[in-house]
Amino acid sequence: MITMLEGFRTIPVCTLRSPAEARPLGEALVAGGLPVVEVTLRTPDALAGLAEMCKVPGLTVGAGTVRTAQQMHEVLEAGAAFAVSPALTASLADAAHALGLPFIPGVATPTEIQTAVDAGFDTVKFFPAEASGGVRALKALTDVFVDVRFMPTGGITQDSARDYRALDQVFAVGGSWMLPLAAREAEDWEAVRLAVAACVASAEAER
Ligand SMILES: O=C(O)C(=O)C[C@H](O)[C@H](O)COP(=O)(O)O
Repeated sequence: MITMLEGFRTIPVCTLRSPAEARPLGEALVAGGLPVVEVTLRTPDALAGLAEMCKVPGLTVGAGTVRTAQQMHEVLEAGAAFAVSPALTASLADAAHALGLPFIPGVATPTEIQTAVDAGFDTVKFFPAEASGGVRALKALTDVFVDVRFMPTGGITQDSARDYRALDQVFAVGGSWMLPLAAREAEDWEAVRLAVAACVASAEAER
């Protein structure tokens, strides 16, 4: 398990609109009570945005959508504390081990989970969670892979997050629902903070 993520029940996944958005968005996450984020490498200036996010005091910043060994190096250089991928390849596994960067590989099938375990990873991202069968599929997988911890991501909402987290082996769910785009476009950081706080309150209510 990736110790720095212990205790987080939700991992916000963020595709930054621009590097300028990173600081206020990161501050809204901290102020809302969820000081962790996975910044996706889906935009041309994502690395610059990731580096900006890393400047936010108290925020644990990881990189998402890491698809190559080169990117694994780049995100570490930019300051990422962990990396997440949509898929697992031998070169990603080797790079993560060589760099000592905590890494959560993406999986969707039994073979992919076993491959991740064989490669030395006990924590995986079930992706794309909803499209891959949702809670029902993940329950069947956790029944078999009893020693694996899961972070389902992809299409999850505040409501469905509860059902995923009810599975013992789900340590956190990933998603973007607590970072509403309309508020971000309006640069209404207080609205973002409130959405983050609502997400935290919803997870707390499950305990
Ligand atoms: O880019 C990646 O590596 C991802 O992790 C894709 C994620 O599924 C979304 O970024 C978050 O999912 P939504 O909550 O459906 O928006």
